[in-house]
Amino acid sequence: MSSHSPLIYHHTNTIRFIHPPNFLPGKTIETVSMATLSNATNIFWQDCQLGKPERQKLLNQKGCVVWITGLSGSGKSTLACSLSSELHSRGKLSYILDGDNLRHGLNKDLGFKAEDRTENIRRTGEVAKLFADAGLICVASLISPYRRDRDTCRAMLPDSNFIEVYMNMPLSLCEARDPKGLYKLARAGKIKGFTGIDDPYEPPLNCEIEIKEDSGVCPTPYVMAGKVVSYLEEKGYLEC
Ligand SMILES: Nc1ncnc2c1ncn2[C@@H]1O[C@H](COP(=O)(O)OS(=O)(=O)O)[C@@H](OP(=O)(O)O)[C@H]1O
Ligand SMILES: Nc1ncnc2c1ncn2[C@@H]1O[C@H](COP(=O)(O)OP(=O)(O)O)[C@@H](O)[C@H]1O
Repeated sequence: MSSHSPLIYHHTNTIRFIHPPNFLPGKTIETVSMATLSNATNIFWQDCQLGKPERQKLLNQKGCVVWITGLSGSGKSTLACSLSSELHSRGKLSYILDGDNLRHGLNKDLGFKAEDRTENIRRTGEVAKLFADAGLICVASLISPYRRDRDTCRAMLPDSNFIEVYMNMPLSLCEARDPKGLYKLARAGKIKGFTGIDDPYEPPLNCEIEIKEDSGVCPTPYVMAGKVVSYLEEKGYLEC
């Protein structure tokens, strides 16, 4: 077997595999449940000489994923747009994966029950990983309520290229904003399983960035974006 072939074999209820692009000789990764197993056999990783380093050099930035999580109405999309604009003005290429928008296409077959949300996050994580591999700063903005699902996405990325941003806004603020009227419907029992009302949200335990109110005041979109940009700058993502 060549060093570029994925080595996949079953091991009780988990698989072990050696798989590019994080490939290191002898590196073995334990993965999660059977649900993540591929149904396809006889598949091989196809490599190309032109890789992420060359694309990053071209763009003078480092590909990564900025993953924004929080309740509906917490300001995820607002931050994503503001961040993307700020990066654009600095000549940095980003792309937003917004939960609401993805549910109009790629994830249109998914609802809001737990396994659908998990699949929604898994697919988005895979797409985000591709964008990061393309050299872009991928901004994913989804409620992503379950810690384990977010951690699974983090584990998909090499090094520490997953930057988790927690929109730590009180439910009362999100509910008062209610731009789509969904909290009102959820309180009236017209939407079942609404995050924060009758469906859980698990806050991150170790996120890279937390956005929260300061003395009861929410930072402006510009300030929120500035916090993320400063982080990216400090960690060297905005140069190559
Ligand atoms: N039951 C329920 N719970 C939460 N949210 C709901 C629900 N039904 C519809 N919506 C709308 O869907 C948007 C969230 O989609 P996501 O893909 O980000 O959700 S998740 O990550 O899979 O939990 C969310 O958008 P945001 O308000 O931007 O978060 C809502 O507009
Ligand atoms: N920093 C902020 N300051 C004031 N209003 C905000 C801020 N962030 C978001 N909003 C407002 O709150 C509402 C919800 O924001 P949105 O970005 O759509 O949240 P989410 O994507 O998490 O559902 C919108 O009406 C938006 O204009």
